[in-house]
Amino acid sequence: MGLTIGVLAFQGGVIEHMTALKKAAASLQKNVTVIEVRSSAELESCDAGLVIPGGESTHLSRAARECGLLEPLRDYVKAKKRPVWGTCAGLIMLSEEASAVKQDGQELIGGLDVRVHRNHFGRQNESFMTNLDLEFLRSSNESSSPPFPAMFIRAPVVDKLLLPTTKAHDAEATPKEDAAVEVLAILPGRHASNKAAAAGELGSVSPEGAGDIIALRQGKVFGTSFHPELTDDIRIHEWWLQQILS
Ligand SMILES: NC(=O)CC[C@H](N)C(=O)O
Repeated sequence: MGLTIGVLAFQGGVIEHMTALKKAAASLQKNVTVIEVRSSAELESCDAGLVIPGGESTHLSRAARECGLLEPLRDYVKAKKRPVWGTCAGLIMLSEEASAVKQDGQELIGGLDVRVHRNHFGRQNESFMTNLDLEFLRSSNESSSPPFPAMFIRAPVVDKLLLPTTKAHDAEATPKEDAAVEVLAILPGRHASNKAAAAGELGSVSPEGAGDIIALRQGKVFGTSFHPELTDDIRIHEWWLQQILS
């Protein structure tokens, strides 16, 4: 019997994530079934992991609440500690705190001990694509990896860590248990609205000029600010499958 991976299917890049996951599984010769998740029974069947796509986090939150899925999602991430990957709005949902939220606030799933800043780069028409050299995609003998085309659409960044951090690939700092946040990628040179850092707030990690955190992991919870499912490059999907299936 193969394993099952779900994609939360209220809105956003659901089909795109499912297609990329299937391609990645085929290229790794892994036997996985990829399903859409809209109910707690479907969520329960996802023994290997769940993807929460981008879209609009306020809508995702409301839809999850209305379908009675918010508590099961929290249980899946925090109590059962199953692997989860959130992209963009999905990253917002997986954060413990969010800033620049709507007046009435929004309910989050949590799991990542960070605060995200919503719509960090501005509006839809300020969306952009940039090439990233993602260290976590490199194999041990590579000093750089082929550029990854990263699409940022009303994207959030992590502007505050609520717990101490470790640096990815730093053996000394590798967390002994699932508690530490690992920063996996920083977008260089964009820092203007990082008020937490400018104010020298405890736990903030992007001092002026150091860039913004756009990919991170804490235990089995992985988040990216950008949208790997919207490009043809499936390396991050492959990497995630390798993490969760090994
Ligand atoms: N592309 C996206 O997922 C955008 C996220 C959106 N800014 C939100 O708050 O949910």
